[in-house]
Parts: sequence; structure tokens; C-alpha cells
Amino acid sequence: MTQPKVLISDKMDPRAAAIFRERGIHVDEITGKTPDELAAIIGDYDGLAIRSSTKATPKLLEHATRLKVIGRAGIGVDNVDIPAATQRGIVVMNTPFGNSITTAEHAIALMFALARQLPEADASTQAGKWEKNRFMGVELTAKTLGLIGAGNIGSIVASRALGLRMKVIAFDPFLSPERAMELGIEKVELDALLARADFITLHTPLTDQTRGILSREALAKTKKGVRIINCARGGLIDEAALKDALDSGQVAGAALDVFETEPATASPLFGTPGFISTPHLGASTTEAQVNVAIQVAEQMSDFLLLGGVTNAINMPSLSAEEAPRLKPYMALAEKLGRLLGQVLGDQVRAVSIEVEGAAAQLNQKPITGAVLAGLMGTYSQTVNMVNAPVLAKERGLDVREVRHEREGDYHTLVRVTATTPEGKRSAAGTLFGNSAPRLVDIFGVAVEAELDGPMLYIVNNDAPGFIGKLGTTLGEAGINIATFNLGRRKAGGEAVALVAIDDPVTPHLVQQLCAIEGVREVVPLSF
Ligand SMILES: NC(=O)c1ccc[n+]([C@@H]2O[C@H](COP(=O)([O-])OP(=O)(O)OC[C@H]3O[C@@H](n4cnc5c(N)ncnc54)[C@H](O)[C@@H]3O)[C@@H](O)[C@H]2O)c1
Ligand SMILES: O=C(O)[C@H](O)COP(=O)(O)O
Repeated sequence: MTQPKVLISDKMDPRAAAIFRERGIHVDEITGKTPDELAAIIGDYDGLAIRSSTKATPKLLEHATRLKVIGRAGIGVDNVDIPAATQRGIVVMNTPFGNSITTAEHAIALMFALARQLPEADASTQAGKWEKNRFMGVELTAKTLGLIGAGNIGSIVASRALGLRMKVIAFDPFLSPERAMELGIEKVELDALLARADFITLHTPLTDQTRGILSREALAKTKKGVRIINCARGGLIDEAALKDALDSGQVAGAALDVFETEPATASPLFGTPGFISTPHLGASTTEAQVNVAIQVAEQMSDFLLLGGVTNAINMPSLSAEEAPRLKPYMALAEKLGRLLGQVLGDQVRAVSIEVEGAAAQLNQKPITGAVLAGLMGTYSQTVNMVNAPVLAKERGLDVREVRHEREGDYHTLVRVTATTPEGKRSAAGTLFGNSAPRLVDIFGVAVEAELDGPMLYIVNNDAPGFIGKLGTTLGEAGINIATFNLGRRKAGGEAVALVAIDDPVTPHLVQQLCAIEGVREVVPLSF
């Protein structure tokens, strides 16, 4: 295995680079590059470790020809084009909990800062004004805090606010009543939250549903004198409407850590009385940065070295312990998919993947991904485990997974059945010694073949003399037979030969093989 290379392109705690090096991964820390400069170097790397500054756009990813994984040392992945990464087979992972406490604390800090106008009071005092009568604050105790989004960060904010004796209400369509009760908060609709909250804090991702959730109309529905905090994502609030609401006094104060356009070096909000801002500092504590740096480096190393997948946005998880056990199954699954793909071409409309015996104890998703990657890999150069399920969906391929706990003739078995307009064809394989993939059944004919290197799949009438003629034709073309596996439905019926050969065959030789008496089909294979 060649040494993987990782690029850290945003400022990150040095522990990330140290972990990559300890695990034998080459790492370069190159920060502050323009998109074009980054595009010029990204082609050298297997992994890209980022925070929120690097934008992994489709344009950048076009140059990322080696890239296998993007690791986000933090939570929000809106700076990564996930569909583009997935199309290119790049796993995108984040560290969903490493900076949650820190960010929740920042929201609470901003809530205090708004309640007591701390930044203005500080600036005035340091300017020598001593304006004691100018800064009249409000208490938090007994006030109502409205959470928009009660996930990881929102729920930590709730627990801190309850400790401050606030009443907490939340709008989150995915918050269950049980979870709300467990958190000690009241689940409400958005309009009720707007009408009741003295403070509103946002903790949702930026999605099509949440963009502009505090729109001009929503701000008009708030309780007069509300104070608003946003430590989630710019774009959740209409900034122009917020400016007007601050000017009119509808909103008494607003604290933004995040902006629609970042870096936010200019904004109509700047200088507005009651407005406070920080430059996307939510996650910026020593503790959070150490957490996310360690987590992202461990996760990316596990993926690059062992195939373990943790906290991936675009792929099911696969622990570093599970990955070595699944590896031979994935190799078997990929070979079965590849075999069917080569024999059936692009005629496959549906695939059923059955696991039986020991295989049924494992996580089936990676096995399915490998089958699809093998199947579609015969007509797509860029398909892999990551993008195969998405590409299958795009092509309208109906994919089914079936699990049989019982053992059949083999202690472990993977069977792939493909449906084409002509009917169903299936291939099954097992693992010898729990590690070596072997084909044991092809289209209902029992065989025992290693699927490796160049091979020939031949269907012929079972009749004396065929093997001799086949050997002679291959021999005259200078093709050496490595192994020969033959199976038949019944004596004198249809027979299937899987022939491992030392060199690939030419189309002309395939024609010659097809011309042998009794041969019905010849398909050159490669594994
Ligand atoms: N300022 C910073 O530096 C900083 C740091 C960390 C995280 N963040 C951001 O904070 C946000 C929240 O992070 P998290 O870890 O709590 O995420 P999370 O996924 O744990 O929680 C998000 C919550 O939003 C809810 N939600 C989704 N759609 C919604 C909708 N339409 N209306 C209301 N609620 C909705 C979800 O149900 C979920 O409970 C993310 O955008 C993240 O990027 C910012
Ligand atoms: O989503 C996140 O984790 C935060 O926005 C933190 O971003 P940062 O890593 O750029 O500070």
C-alpha cells in the first residue's frame, strides 16, 4: 500500500498533523490558499482535512483525482458540496459532537452580552465615559428562551438556560415529545415561539427549509423587544430585515456569530445600536479545537488505513474493528457484482443481495455497496462504494437486501440476483478459510472458481471434445490456461466454463472461440 497523503488546508490544532504522522500518513499543512492555488495542489492528496474556510466546491473536486476522504474538523459541512463529493466517490465525514459544548457556551455568552449590553458598556467605559445611567439591562431569570433547533447544541443551550431559571420552548419538527420532556422544555410551533420568546437562539443547519427562517415576516411576529442570537449559520436570518427590526425597536438586540457572507468585513448591521457580532468564533476554544482535531485525524486515518468509516455524511458507518472482518466479504461482493455486470452488461434493472450464515451477522450496507460498485464498475470508471448507491438510484436500479440467519450448504454465502428483461440470473460466492472469495454458483450451475485476473466465461453444450478444442484454440493464440472450472446442469445439457487465463483475449479470438461447435456464449472477464 502506498503511503496515503493528507492535506490540512485550514488552521487546525497541531495534534491533527501529529496523529496523521504517528499513523504513518504523509501530511502537509498548507493554509490560506486561494481556490485556484488549492486546485493546483489537491490532485496530490488522498485526504483533505478542513474547517469552514476551505470550500470544497465541484470545481475544486474536479481536480481532486486521488481524493478519497474529506474530514471536517467541526460540525457544519455546508462548505462541502456533498453531492459532488459523493458523485466522485469521496467520503465526507465530520466531528458532530467535538465543539457542541463550546458553541452552546458561546450562545449563552452572547445572550448575557445582549442582556447587559456588555460590548457597548465596555467600549464606553474604556473610552473614559463612565455612562452608568446609559446601560440598563434585563434579567434572564424567568424569561422565555425560544430555541429554533433542539439538536446537540440546542439541547446543551437548553440545559444551561434551565440552570439560569429560564423557561425554555423549542421549535424543532424532529424533536419528539418524549425528548422534549426529557430535556425539560416545551415543544411549540414557530409562530408560538415567535410570539412568546424574550430571547431567540438558532441552532439548526442551513437547509432549504431553514434558510431565512427568521424572515421579515417572522421578525414582525416576534414579541416586541426580543433579543436574537445566531451561532448556527448565516442565512437563517434575513440580515436586512434584522437591521430594520433593530432600528424600529421591534428587536432590542441581536448577536450574530455567523453571517450570510463570510468573512463578513462589511454589513449594514455593523454599528447598529443593540447589535453585537463575533467572527464565527462559536467553536473557537482550546478544548473544542483539540477535540475536533484529534477526532478528524483519527477518523480519516482509520478510513485511509483500515477502511473504517465513522461520522460519514454520505456513507453508512463501518467501525475500524468491523472493517477488517468485512473486507473479504466486500472483495467477494465486488467480484460477484463485477461478474454479473460483465456478463449481463447494462441490462440489469434490479438487484437482490442475499447474505446467509456468517455473512448475515455483518453490517450488510458495505456488502451491498461493493456489489453495486462491481456491477456498475463495468460501465463507469468512477463508481465506488461511496457513490454506487446514489448512482444506482439515479439509474433506477431497484436494490433489495435479504438476510438469512440460517446456514445453508456453506457456512457463509453471498448471493446476487440480477433481473434483466430476459429474466433473473444469479451468482453466489463464499469465503474459503474466512478470507478467500470463491464463486460457488453461477446461474444455477455449481462451480468452484477464484475470480481473479483475466478470465473467460463460456456457455456450451456439454459434449465430448469441447475442452480439447478450447485448449487448442487458446494455445494457438498463445494464451496459457491458468485454471479451468467447469460445471453443468446435467450430463449432456448446458455447461458453464470459467477459465482463468494468463493474458486477456482479443475480440478476434473471442469470435474464434464462439465458432467452436456447441459454444453458445463467450464473455471475456477481468477481475
Ligand atoms: N458558530 C459556530 O462556530 C458553530 C459551531 C458548531 C456548530 N455550528 C452550527 O450549529 C448548527 C447546529 O449544530 P448541531 O450540532 O446542534 O446540529 P444537530 O444536527 O445536532 O441539530 C440540528 C437540529 O436542527 C433541527 N432542525 C432541522 N431542520 C429544522 C427546521 N426546519 N426547523 C427547526 N429545526 C430544525 C434538527 O431536528 C436538529 O434537532 C449547525 O448549523 C452547525 O453547523 C456552528
Ligand atoms: O460547524 C462548525 O463546526 C462551526 O461552524 C465551526 O466552524 P470553524 O471550524 O470554522 O470554527
